Amino acid sequence: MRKPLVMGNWKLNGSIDMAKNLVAGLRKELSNDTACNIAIAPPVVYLDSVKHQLDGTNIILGAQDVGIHLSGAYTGEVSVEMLKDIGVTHIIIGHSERRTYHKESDEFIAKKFGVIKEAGLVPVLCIGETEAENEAGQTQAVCARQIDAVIKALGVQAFNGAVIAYEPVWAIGTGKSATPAQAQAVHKFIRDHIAKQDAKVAQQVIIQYGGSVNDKNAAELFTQPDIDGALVGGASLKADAFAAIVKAAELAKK
Ligand SMILES: O=C(CO)COP(=O)(O)O
Repeated sequence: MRKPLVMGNWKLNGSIDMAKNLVAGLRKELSNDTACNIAIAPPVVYLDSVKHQLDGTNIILGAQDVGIHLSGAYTGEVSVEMLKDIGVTHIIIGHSERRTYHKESDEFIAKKFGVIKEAGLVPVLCIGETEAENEAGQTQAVCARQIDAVIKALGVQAFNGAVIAYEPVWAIGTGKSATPAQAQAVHKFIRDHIAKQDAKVAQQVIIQYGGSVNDKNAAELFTQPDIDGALVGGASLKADAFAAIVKAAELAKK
């Protein structure tokens, strides 16, 4: 049985006060004994203080991105060892916002995957097609290409203990979530694609859905057999909505 992971990606939102209030809200809403894994990924400058605010909870600390270098003359970069140093365990990479605005390639993202694995942490690899690719019937080809870049660089075993987040770009921040059936079909495709190389790796890999997940549509998404939780943007900024999504994941997977 895979334990679902519900992860909040705060993106470029927040302040010291907002982080304090949000974490306090989560502490109130969530028990410490949840049947699913819970993570939050605040902006990098707040990670250290949020880590302390999470003391005594089972909420995992995540980061939204990482550099590929470990140290040296790379102004502005943050290394995986630094994130590990302050208690981060899960790191989102390949988010469509980074692929688009920062022109990150599949190969570059595979390098990030490699440094995260090397450090013993958990990569959360975002994949997914744009609206135009979806309309052109390229969803499977795009997802396969984004996964194959990692397999080519690191081998399929790299997905042991890793997380994939299927986030169709057209569903991100649009309020237009994929339907449970649409998402399930792609999740199954992703799992089968990995299974072609290694069935065991495919069985254990966590595949989250992301894209306009909220407290209303989460429960139905989570009833799908290959949807192992969610990567949540907007709704992760409200403690009650995020907690409701966590509870939906627990109920669905019991
Ligand atoms: O990009 C996302 C999470 O990484 C999804 O964002 P929304 O939940 O705001 O659509």
